[in-house]
Amino acid sequence: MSLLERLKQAAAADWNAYVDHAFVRGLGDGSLPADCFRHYLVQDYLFLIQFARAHALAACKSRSLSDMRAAKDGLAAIVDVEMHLHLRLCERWGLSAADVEATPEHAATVAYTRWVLDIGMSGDLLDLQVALTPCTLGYAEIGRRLAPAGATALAPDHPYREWIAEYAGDAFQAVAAGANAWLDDLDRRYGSQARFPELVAIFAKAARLEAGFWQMGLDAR
Ligand SMILES: Cc1ncc(CN)c(N)n1
Repeated sequence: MSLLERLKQAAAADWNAYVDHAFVRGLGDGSLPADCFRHYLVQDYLFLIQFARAHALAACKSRSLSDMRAAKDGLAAIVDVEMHLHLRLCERWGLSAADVEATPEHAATVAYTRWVLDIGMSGDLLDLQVALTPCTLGYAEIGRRLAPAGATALAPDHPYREWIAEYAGDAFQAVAAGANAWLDDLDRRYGSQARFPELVAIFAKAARLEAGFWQMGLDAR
C-alpha cells in the first residue's frame, strides 16, 4: 500500500473532515456564497507564495539532483501554473496581483504556512513532503470528487467550474501523481516503521490546518 493510503487510513477522521468540508460541498454544488470564495481565493494566493517557499526549501534539503528536480516540479506547478488561476479570477473582480499581495494574511494562512516551513526547517525531506501532501494530493482528490466525469461534464454555468477544472484537470492530476510517486520513493529511502507514527501526526495536522483554511473561507459569510 502506498504511504499516502497508509497515512489516510491512520488519519481518516482528519482527512475526511478536510476533503469533505462544507466549503468543498458548496464548491461542488455551486451553493458556496461568492464572498466566501473570494475571501478564500485571495488568502489562497498568499498561501501559495509561502508554499512555493516550502517547495524551494525541499530543493535545498535535497541530497540528489533527482530529488531537486522533483522539488522544482512542485514549485513550478505553483508559481507557473496554479497562481495564474488565482490572478485570472482576481482580475475579474478588479483586483491586481499587487492588490492581492497587499492583503494582510489571515491567521489561518499564517498558521498553516509557517508550520509547514517549520517542519521543513526542523525535519528532513520526508517530513516536509508529508507536511505538503494534504495540499497537493488533497486538492487532486477533491478535484476528482467534484468532477468525477471530468470538468467538461460540469454545467457550463456552474459558478466554480473554472476552479474545479483546474484541480480535476490533467495537468494538476499529473503533478499530484508525480508528488505521490516521489513520496513513496522518499519513504523507501528514509521511512521506517518507527517513524510512521510521527509521519501520521504531521499528516493529520496538515489535514486539520487545511480544514481550518476552508473554515476561514466559510467564516467570511
Ligand atoms: C490551502 C490550499 N491547499 C492546497 C492547495 C493546492 N495547491 C491550495 N491551493 N490551497
